[in-house]
Amino acid sequence: MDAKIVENYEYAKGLYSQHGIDVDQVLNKLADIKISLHCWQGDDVRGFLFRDKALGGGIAVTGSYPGRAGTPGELRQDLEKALSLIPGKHKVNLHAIYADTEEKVDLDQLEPRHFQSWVDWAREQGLGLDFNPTCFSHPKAEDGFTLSHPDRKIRDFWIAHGQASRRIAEYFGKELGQTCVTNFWIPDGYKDTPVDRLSPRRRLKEALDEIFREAIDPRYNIDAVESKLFGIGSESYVVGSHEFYMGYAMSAGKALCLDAGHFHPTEVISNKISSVLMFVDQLLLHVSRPVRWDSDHVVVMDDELLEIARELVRGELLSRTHVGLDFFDGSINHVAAWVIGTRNTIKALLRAMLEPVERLKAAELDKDYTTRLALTEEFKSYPFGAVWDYYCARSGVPVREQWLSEVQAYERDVLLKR
Ligand SMILES: C[C@H](O)[C@H](O)[C@@H](O)C(=O)CO
Ligand SMILES: [Mn+2]
Repeated sequence: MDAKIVENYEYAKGLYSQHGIDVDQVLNKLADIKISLHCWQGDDVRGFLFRDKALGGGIAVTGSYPGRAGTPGELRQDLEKALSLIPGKHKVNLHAIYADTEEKVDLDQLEPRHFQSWVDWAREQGLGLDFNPTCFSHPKAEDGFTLSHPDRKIRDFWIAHGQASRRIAEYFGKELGQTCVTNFWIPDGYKDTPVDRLSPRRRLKEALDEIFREAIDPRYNIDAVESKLFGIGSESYVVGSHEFYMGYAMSAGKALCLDAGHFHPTEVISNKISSVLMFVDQLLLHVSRPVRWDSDHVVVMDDELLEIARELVRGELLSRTHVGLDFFDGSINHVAAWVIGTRNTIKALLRAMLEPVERLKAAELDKDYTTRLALTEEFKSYPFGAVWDYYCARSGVPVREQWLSEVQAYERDVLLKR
């Protein structure tokens, strides 16, 4: 390792240790945290099952940066590249439309074998897999309703898809020896103010109950439910609102998914984590970045990211929280987007772990808000960057922006030749 990196690390370690922070221990803890990288950043949420179908569900990708993955093999190659530039061992999050099969199979007929290549690859790479049923970009979702659809036949199709998804997830968990988190995001909603808000919610609850009827060992799969305030075309009403899923997760024993972009513009998920985890056992985060709306920009080191990380660290809530990413930016290199967003998320956790939490809590309890503010502010310029550089070097991944030239070479040699 570069001597300067070690020297800087030792200097930083000395400063942190004056506040009782054991930096070596922090890095060991950090190495245990798995981030779930969402496969859909790699191809602008297109998937492989219905390639001619436009992106639906009220979400949108803008930008036409060249080189996006067009086959499962390309997507895996790109993920490998990204993962080689990110410290730690992580998970990959698949949507059902990313099945790797030559068969013409619809969503309600999907089986674990349609994902065998993903499982083999994940095992080879030492990765875990997470999963999502895909309730959008499909002819049976075109009128904006799936699991809450008034037509029983359409509902049954989506229920069968949900059930199939859980069996696939169970297979992932069994085969890979890591629990799969299956996240249910249902885009159903109305563009304009509905007359009847209640009936779709009743139908959605009943449909979810049917999907979850089959008991699955939580060692293999746990289910999460994700709310949303609005989408494109569902501006006035989303069936699966925050209150709906908070209630559902609590009463049905499911994990709750908080997506950073799914609330009012001034509402932040960092302030929800401690409340939610009082009443649900497990949390799934979709770390994202809303810019004026649920725009799914690449995660940057902003105040909210840091505050999310602090909540998890200060409350010792990481063991009950699954950290997933959810952004899709088609205007920049797709591999770079993963690298930037994931490195930032890990770096934010590191920064949060390098704070004198006990001292700050004690100051707060003593009503010594001056010390609380002074220390919080001073720690913003403590040399966490030196610790991060050392962690990257020790993990065998590029230090600082050195990863960028690797992505640029990959773009030239691989992505632009597609
Ligand atoms: C593709 C994902 O399932 C999707 O982004 C969902 O999680 C969401 O956040 C929709 O806005
Ligand atoms: Mn999400």
